[in-house]
Amino acid sequence: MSLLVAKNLTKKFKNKVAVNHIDFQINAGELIAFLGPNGAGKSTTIGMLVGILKPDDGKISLHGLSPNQKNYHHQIGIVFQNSVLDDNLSVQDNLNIRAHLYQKIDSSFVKKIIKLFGIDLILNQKYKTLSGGQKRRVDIARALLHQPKLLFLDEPSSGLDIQTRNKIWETLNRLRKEYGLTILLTTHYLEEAENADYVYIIDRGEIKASGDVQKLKLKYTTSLLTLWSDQMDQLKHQIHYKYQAIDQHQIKVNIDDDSDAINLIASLKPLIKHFEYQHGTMNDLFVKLTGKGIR
Ligand SMILES: Nc1ncnc2c1ncn2[C@@H]1O[C@H](COP(=O)(O)OP(=O)(O)OP(=O)(O)O)[C@@H](O)[C@H]1O
Repeated sequence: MSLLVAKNLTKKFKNKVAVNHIDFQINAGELIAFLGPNGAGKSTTIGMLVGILKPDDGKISLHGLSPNQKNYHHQIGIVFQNSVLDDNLSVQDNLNIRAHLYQKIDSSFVKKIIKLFGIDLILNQKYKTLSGGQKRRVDIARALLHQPKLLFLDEPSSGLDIQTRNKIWETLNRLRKEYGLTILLTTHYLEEAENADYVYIIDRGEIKASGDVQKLKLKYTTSLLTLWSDQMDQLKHQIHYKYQAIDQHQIKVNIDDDSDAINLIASLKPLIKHFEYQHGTMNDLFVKLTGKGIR
C-alpha cells in the first residue's frame, strides 16, 4: 500500500534544475533508498518532502495530506545531514524540547527508543560533548519520539564507522519489524542501498532507474565466473560466452544469468580445477546507468 506518492516533482535554483520532474512512491513498511553522487538532487528532494523547500512543480501526497498541512508533519520524522540539536543543552533537554512540540507523546515508547538507541547513559551529557556516533543516535531517537510512520534519513551514515552504522541499522530494522516503520534514506553508501527493499538511482536531478536491488543488478550488470583449469585450450573451445583469458590457467567469463553459470560449470566439470562466481555490484550498476562510479 502506498504511503507517500510524489508526482512530477521539480525544483529549480535560479537556472539550475536540481530536481527534474521526478515521480516516485513509498510503500508502507518499506526501506527505500535514494542512491546518487554529490549534487544529484537527493537533499533537495528530501527538503521538498519534509516541507522546507517549496516545489516549483509537482505534487506530494502522504495519505492525501500535503507537506503544508500540520497533520502531515505528525506522520514524519526527519534526520538531516547536519544536526539541528542544541549543542549546549543536555541530551535529555534536547529530547524534552522536541517532545513538547507534540500534544500526544507515548512516554513508554519514548523510554523504549532511548533504551534501544543506547542513549540512557548519556542523557545528562551536553550534546556537543558526544561522539559522532552518539550524536547520530540521539538525532534519530529525537526524530522518532512522536512515533512517526515515515522516517527521512538524509545520509545517516556519513562519517560513521562500520560498527556504529551496523548498530544503528540493527535498531532501525527492529523498529521496522515491531512498528512497521517506513524509511526513506539518501545515501552514497552502496552497501546501505543494497539493504533497501526498493532503490531509486538518481543523477543530475533525474531518476535513472528504480526497482528491487537484486532485479536491477540482474538487468544492468553482468556477473563474472572465474575458472581455473590445466586444460585451457579445451576449455576455451567449449565456452560460447564473452571471456578474458587472464593467464594459461585462469579465465574470466561474463555471465548474465545464474542458471547459465550453473549449466556452464556442470558442462565443463571434468576440465575445471576451481571456480569463483561474483555477482555484479551496486557500483557496476551505477556505472552502467550514469557512466561514472558512485565514489
Ligand atoms: N539553496 C541552493 N541554491 C542553489 N543551488 C542549490 C541549492 N541547494 C542545492 N543546490 C544545487 O542543486 C543540486 C542538487 O543538490 P542536492 O544538495 O540536492 O544534491 P545531493 O544529491 O543531496 O548531494 P550531496 O550528496 O552532496 O548532499 C546541486 O547542483 C546543488 O549545487
